[in-house]
Amino acid sequence: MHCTEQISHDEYQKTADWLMSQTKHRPQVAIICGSGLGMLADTLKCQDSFAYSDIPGFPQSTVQGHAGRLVFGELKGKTCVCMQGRFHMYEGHSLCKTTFPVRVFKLMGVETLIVTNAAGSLADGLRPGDIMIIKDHVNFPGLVGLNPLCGPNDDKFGPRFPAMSGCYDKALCCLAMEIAKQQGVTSFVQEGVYAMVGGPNFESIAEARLLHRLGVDAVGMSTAPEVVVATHCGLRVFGLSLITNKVVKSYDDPDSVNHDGVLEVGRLRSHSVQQLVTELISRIEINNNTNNAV
Ligand SMILES: O=P(O)(O)O[C@H]1O[C@H](CO)[C@@H](O)[C@H]1O
Ligand code: HPA
Repeated sequence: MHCTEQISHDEYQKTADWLMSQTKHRPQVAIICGSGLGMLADTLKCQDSFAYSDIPGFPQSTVQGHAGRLVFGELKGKTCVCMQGRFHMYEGHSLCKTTFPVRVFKLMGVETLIVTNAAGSLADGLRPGDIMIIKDHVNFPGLVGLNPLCGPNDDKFGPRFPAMSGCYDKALCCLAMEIAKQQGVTSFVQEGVYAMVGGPNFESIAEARLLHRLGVDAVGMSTAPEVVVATHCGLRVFGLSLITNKVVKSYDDPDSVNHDGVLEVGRLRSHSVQQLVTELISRIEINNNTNNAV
């Protein structure tokens, strides 16, 4: 399923054209909200909002905590588009469907993508409620060929063999750390490596131990495909994980993770995540690249 579905350039363009006919906003920054982080859209002014079910070509959100709405608006002098709800491979979407909006955003003229997610921590120094700025990822599905770029390459978006060595923009990571310092929140903001697993089950203890030994700091079931597609088409990417739970690594630990707990931590930390992202957006430099025809 994952490698066979192909979406033509025209289909991405059709969705981009439809959205541009429905809103006057021309977004420079796109934000993908992770589980329980949909409130990131609340800060946008002069909103135009669309249910995914009304947008031609858009998949539907099926996961609790992902509202399924695309919100356009202004934030601190920047025009933004915010996905209140992302698509996951485990929902049954093909990988090109899970990443469909990213290419649509590129065609609309977006230059920077901010990805957020809820994740479980493997690193001992990362606690629930911490914010991890993603410095790199391990795309486990991608390593075994479950990659949204599989299939014929669309040269209009990017090259056949894109590099991923700089996929999380270093300057934006530094800027976020600087903002965390200025906001006095460095006690719960740090950098780390995110790993994507397929889900939908949470990790077994043996899997958690394996990920830990491999040097993974936090684990989730999303983000990497979006970042791969964004990097392929030349978007600048910033990512953050909200640590919502510790991944159980000991057979003696009676703790057990569940999705309601994940969403609850999102609610508790929403203000801090919002403040960090808002300030980052206000300080992002935009090239005003009007070439949105790719
Ligand atoms: O990655 P996001 O969408 O934030 O969601 C995370 O939270 C859900 C599990 O609670 C999974 O979907 C996992 O990937
Ligand atoms: O512990 C986790 N594992 C995988 N995905 C997750 N999303 C939130 N927490 C987790």
